Amino acid sequence: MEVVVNAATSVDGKLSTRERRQVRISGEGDFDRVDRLRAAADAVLVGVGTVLADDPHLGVKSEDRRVERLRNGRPANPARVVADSRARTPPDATLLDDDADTYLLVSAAAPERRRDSLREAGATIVEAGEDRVDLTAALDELEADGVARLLAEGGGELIYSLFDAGLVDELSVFVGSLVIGGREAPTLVDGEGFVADFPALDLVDVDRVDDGVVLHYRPT
Ligand SMILES: NC(=O)c1ccc[n+]([C@@H]2O[C@H](COP(=O)([O-])OP(=O)(O)OC[C@H]3O[C@@H](n4cnc5c(N)ncnc54)[C@H](OP(=O)(O)O)[C@@H]3O)[C@@H](O)[C@H]2O)c1
Ligand SMILES: Nc1nc(=O)c(N)c(NC[C@H](O)[C@H](O)[C@H](O)COP(=O)(O)O)[nH]1
Repeated sequence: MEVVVNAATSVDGKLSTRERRQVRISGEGDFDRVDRLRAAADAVLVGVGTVLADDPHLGVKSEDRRVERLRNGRPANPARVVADSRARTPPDATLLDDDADTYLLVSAAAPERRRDSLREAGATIVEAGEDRVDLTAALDELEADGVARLLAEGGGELIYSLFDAGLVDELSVFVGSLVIGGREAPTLVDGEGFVADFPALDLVDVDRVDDGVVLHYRPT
């Protein structure tokens, strides 16, 4: 499986505010680039923190791109995937609508009754890990289900775990020309953080988009 991570940060590396309120960092050009990434993916992954903060849809916005996917025998929209150890995703979350399949990656700690209500809401439950989702095992199950290209759109806790598990094949970051600040504000890579053996990246390309730049990396 090819795992592509994409996110947008402020100049100071923040994903959103200290209140975790969604900030529109990308402009039209960059959101269109993200839409292309979604259209090229079999599934789009976020952490439950992003679902609770943003209630995202994660579908392909461009009708032309959806038609193109259908013409190629693919579903109009990529599947949505949430890393959600305890099944905290609300059953009325937008990404549980009928526009695409939705997988919930849970751990053994996820209560049965929550799993049931999310299954009723249309989710496919994938269990991997005891207390927290084991991303390597969960992604293996998704791959067995036909997911060859996965786009991960954050947030910082999830992106840290993807790097920590050595699962990242590509990283693209839109850096917008604004400052968010705040020691509590989420950043591109949060989690425990690395104190040594820092994941090294090759800067393969830089593009000016909207009022910012897109940095394209591949792990060395
Ligand atoms: N600017 C952007 O591009 C962008 C993109 C995405 C999000 N955001 C912003 O970022 C914020 C959300 O980021 P976040 O870091 O708080 O949340 P997140 O990374 O979206 O979700 C983190 C949660 O995922 C669950 N999870 C399950 N398995 C995991 C694993 N193996 N590793 C890590 N997490 C796992 C954990 O909750 P459980 O243990 O309960 O499962 C964890 O608390 C929001 O403010 C959102 O607006 C911005
Ligand atoms: N590329 C990007 N630029 C931003 O300025 C921003 N705030 C996000 N945030 C990512 C987060 O995952 C959002 O929740 C989804 O971008 C919402 O996706 P929908 O439009 O609901 O499909 N992503």
